[in-house]
Amino acid sequence: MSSRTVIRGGLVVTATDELTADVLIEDGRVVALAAHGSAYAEGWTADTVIDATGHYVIPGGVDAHTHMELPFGGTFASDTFETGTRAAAWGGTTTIVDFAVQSVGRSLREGLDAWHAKASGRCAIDYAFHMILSDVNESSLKEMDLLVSEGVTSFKLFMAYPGVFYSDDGQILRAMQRSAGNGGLIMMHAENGIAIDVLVEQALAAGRTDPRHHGEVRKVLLEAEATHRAVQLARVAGAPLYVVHVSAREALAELAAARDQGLPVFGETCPQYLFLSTDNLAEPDFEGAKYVCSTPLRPRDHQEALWRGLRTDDLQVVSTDHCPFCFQGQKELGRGDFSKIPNGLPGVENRMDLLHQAVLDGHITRRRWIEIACAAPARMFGLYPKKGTIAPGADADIVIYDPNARHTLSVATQHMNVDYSAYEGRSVTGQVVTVLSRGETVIDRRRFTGRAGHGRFVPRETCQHLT
Ligand SMILES: NC(=O)NCCC(=O)O
Ligand SMILES: [Zn+2]
Ligand SMILES: [Zn+2]
Repeated sequence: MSSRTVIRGGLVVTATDELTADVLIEDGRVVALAAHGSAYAEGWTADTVIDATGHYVIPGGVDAHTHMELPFGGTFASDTFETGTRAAAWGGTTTIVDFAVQSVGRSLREGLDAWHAKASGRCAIDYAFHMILSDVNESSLKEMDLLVSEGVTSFKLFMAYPGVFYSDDGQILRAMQRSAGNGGLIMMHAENGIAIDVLVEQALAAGRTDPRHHGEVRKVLLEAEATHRAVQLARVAGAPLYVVHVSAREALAELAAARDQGLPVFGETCPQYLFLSTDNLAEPDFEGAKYVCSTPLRPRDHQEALWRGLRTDDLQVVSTDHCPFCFQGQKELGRGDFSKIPNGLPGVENRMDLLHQAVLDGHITRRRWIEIACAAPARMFGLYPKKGTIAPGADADIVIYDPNARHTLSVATQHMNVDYSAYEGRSVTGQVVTVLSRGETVIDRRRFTGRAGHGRFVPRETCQHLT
């Protein structure tokens, strides 16, 4: 039996338009938009009518960088696909793209199957996968083609973490050459991990063991150098490049220079680099461990450059790199040795609100908010216009958002499975009220009504930013 829902009277905001409009949804898809009050919209009948008066009606967020249950530093990211996708829905995100991991000595197939098994039947919202390449060799290169044909169309490589995920320049070049041929997009963790490991060893030998030294050894210059190298390798391979979690002004300058030359080079930053800084890493009593992630938080004066990059389109996407570890028992693994603190921050629930606050603070426009959090990640990773916009034919992944609700981010009220908030006590204006995922209500006026297993795996096209 077909089901119809109408959302009436809200301000529909997409990356390109703002209009007080009604939205008609049938069987999980948007079928029409029409000016609110028009005879056409008034004529729509529906099983469910949602009154969005005074609220925004926006596309569900697309978070293109999450790590549910990631094995890292001898432990696992504390959100499962069930808890993490539920928290994402609470925060107005309706699609995540998580990272399946190839272990060293194993095939891509094995890694991807393991991630499918973790996620299948557990997600509250739709999900897709990138593939982390930890062992680039003849057989994993061939497997890349197969994955692209299965809708896993992007591959993360690491210039950091020697001995774990690291690839050398030769492996990177080979993977880029392969992606140039098969349409896959290489995502780069751009930090010079070999040089960083020397500085880590020297810091620890000198007794510099506190969390703040994590930021000091992972130098801006080593992010910029790796970014530059990644761009040059991509040029040699004739491949597009997407640099993840850009944190340093100097790394952004490398991307901007490449883009000025017309190269297909793209960049992502994350809320932690826009709202947090080395001041947090320096918090006393080991509290700084809560803010250990890589690339690391930077001095506050990098933030304005990142905001500018988001305005000028030198950065296209804001994702969370959601990779939570509890302070108790997980971050604590690195007491007395910052290099043993598991890397990563929680944030999948906070991204849409923090970026809306950035609209109010004048950093970005309302439509740019939707562009960087919904439309651009969907285009970049082959999900558009199914995801990332509100238009006829799109999945009805829709958020009713109250732009005036003021609330405080806190561990006491969040839904992520982690024992702290990176934004504890921060007041933001703007809050999710209701969330639809393919037309099904998963958050209903701030009550969770979704279910584990509603979320489906979404096979992706190749990058649409290039077409
Ligand atoms: N970013 C981070 O600190 N942890 C997750 C792994 C990665 O993205 O490098
Ligand atoms: Zn990374
Ligand atoms: Zn990550």
